[in-house]
Amino acid sequence: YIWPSPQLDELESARFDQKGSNANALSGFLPSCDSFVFGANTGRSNAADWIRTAYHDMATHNSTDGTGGLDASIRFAEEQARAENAGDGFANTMTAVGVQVSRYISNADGLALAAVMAIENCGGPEIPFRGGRIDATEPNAPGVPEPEQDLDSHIAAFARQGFTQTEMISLVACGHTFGGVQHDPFPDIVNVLNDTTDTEDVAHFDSTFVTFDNNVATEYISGTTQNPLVVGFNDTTNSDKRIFGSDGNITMLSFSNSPALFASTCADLFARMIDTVPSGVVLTDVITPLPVKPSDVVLTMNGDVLELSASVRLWNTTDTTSSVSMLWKDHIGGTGNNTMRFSGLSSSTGGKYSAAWYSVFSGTIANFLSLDPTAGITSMSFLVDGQLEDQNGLGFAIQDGFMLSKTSCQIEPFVSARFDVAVRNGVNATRVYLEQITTDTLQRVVVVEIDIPPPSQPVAINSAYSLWSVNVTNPNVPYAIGAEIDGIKYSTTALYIVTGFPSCST
Ligand code: HEM
Repeated sequence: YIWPSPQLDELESARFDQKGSNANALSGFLPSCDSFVFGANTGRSNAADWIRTAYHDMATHNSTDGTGGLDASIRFAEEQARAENAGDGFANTMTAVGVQVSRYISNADGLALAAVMAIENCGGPEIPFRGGRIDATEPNAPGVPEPEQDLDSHIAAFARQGFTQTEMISLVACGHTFGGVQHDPFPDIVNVLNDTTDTEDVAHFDSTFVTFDNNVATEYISGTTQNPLVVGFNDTTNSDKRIFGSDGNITMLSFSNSPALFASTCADLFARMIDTVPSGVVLTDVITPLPVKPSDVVLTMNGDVLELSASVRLWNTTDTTSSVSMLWKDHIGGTGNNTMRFSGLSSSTGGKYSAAWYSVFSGTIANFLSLDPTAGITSMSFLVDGQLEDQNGLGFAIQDGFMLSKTSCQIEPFVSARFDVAVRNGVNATRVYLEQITTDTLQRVVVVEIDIPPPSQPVAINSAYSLWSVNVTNPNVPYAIGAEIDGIKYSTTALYIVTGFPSCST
């Protein structure tokens, strides 16, 4: 895709900046594969909860009528209260997912991403990830398979979800390479274990329960498995035993013989699982990393100076010594350049990919350049070790028609504030507005537009820009700035917290 594209830019970052510099918010919940929100030695892991939650959310899908699917309906208390969703793993997961949710990333995309991150970062294969899932507004019809149901009901449940019997065997094995069954929600399957390293009494599906591997199959085939849904004391709830054995063990044998086949099969089925969405939802293409990606591009008007901060991410390198320059074009035929400096490394997909970050510097001051407002800036490109990176000649477009002015201030600290927006003279800005980022009662991020009235008398901030101002009385939410220019809506990627503004009286 072509940068900038606010939704794709953000999905791409969330998906590919997983560790290190600019790591996505969700990664804070996955410092290691055995980490668990409620503490160590519980026998549980966030990674396992995330994968199970994604499956249970999807498992309501009805491929005949197109209802249900991965739409984060599992976040509703009514779904979590169902017997088919026993345990607190769903609530945990949706709390973690919440940190990644934004105007561009739904709860459902966040949940899909959580599952992808858990699998990829804990030994599993790379999963093609798409965005664009839409959050359900109400619980879906029940339909998650339960261990005490018979094989025919499981085959029927997976068929309703869109999976064949072989795919059912495979997907269950792919999921049950993580985690296990806890005593508390399933006392009829697992006894109290009295193990200080497993305080929530989890009987694990395989011996490597925080990592993806084919041990779930090798241990099953070799007869050494301790899987509580295969060799549990209660045969009625031995659903993995019935499912795995339902084709005479052909599928499980193939997985036991080939870790590679297991991984590639799981990559395919996990991708289908997270892409199973209610009909009418249109997912994006598979998100692929931009080779050169501007990041944190922020314009701010500071009196007579247009301040520009920017970073760039160079994909697939750990080179901290590249020669990187940012080049830019302005409105009056001029150009500029700045030598960027290395600012950090990141990685994703379990360390499979790395990226190096470089940022603009002004003298010794990191992170912003001082530009002439009259010249402004129209586009950037980058010179990386002598190679021009300009999106095949398009450049990386920058919208300098509007930006925050540093004259913005707090009228009454922590109560009210004034936003001053610098609008470029001569630009066809039919509307300028604030975008208040809030959360509705259904935990969806919504953007409330607050129009900024055009000034009755132009208020010049400098020779090229005028101020449009509006007061806000809700200081506890972030704001972006939006404008409609030549009929196209633009938003700042920067979010502003008014309690950080200086006082208007000083
Ligand atoms: C007939 C189908 C299935 C049944 C009856 C079933 C049953 C169960 C049960 C009873 C648990 C224990 C939950 C707990 O104690 O917290 C569990 C855990 C889990 N299931 Fe399944 N499952 C099925 C299919 C799947 C599928 C298709 C996936 C994913 C692709 C999956 C992923 C998981 C994971 C990751 C856990 C571990 C959760 C944790 O340790 O916190 N399951 N499953």
